[in-house]
Amino acid sequence: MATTNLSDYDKSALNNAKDLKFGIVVSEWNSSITENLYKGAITTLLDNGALEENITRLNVPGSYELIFGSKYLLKQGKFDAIIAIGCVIQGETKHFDFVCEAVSQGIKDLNIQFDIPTIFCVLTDNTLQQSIERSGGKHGNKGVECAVAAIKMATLA
Ligand SMILES: Nc1c(NC[C@H](O)[C@H](O)[C@H](O)CO)[nH]c(=O)[nH]c1=O
Ligand SMILES: CC(=O)[C@@H](O)COP(=O)(O)O
Repeated sequence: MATTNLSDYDKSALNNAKDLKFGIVVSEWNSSITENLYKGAITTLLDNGALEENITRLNVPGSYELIFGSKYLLKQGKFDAIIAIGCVIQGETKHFDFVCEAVSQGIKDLNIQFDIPTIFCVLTDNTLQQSIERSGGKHGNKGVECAVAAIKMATLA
């Protein structure tokens, strides 16, 4: 079943994020999409009590570099959750498959290697239109979904 609405969540079920620190790694590839994902994420974090001074942004060239960028922040040991934001869109070749596989496996590995959660906020779409629809369009904003996941994972106990 296709994505319904990525922006829907129950705010009453979330802990307040006022004491939490977040790192957000943002890919510069498809920046028109990743900037909208970032806006969705930071708006949701702030709406749930996070303080602007407790949110650190790090830009990386592409989604493949989200792994290294997330590890760079994780090793600082000062964040409660990391959100890795990217948008990979199918081109003419198999490169899409390799980038998507590498990023999903790499971020999975970070969640094993570190005790701080890294949230997979990466669109892996067939077309730009699909990405538009999932970054503030008819299917909502994956950045919202992932900010909610970050708050939940940062307050698991
Ligand atoms: N085609 C897309 C890329 N490709 C670039 C890679 O992510 C990487 O930066 C490069 O291979 C150098 O290591 N990245 C995206 O985020 N989205 C794409 O659609
Ligand atoms: C995901 C990619 O790397 C892809 O967009 C690059 O396009 P192409 O496969 O046409 O080289």
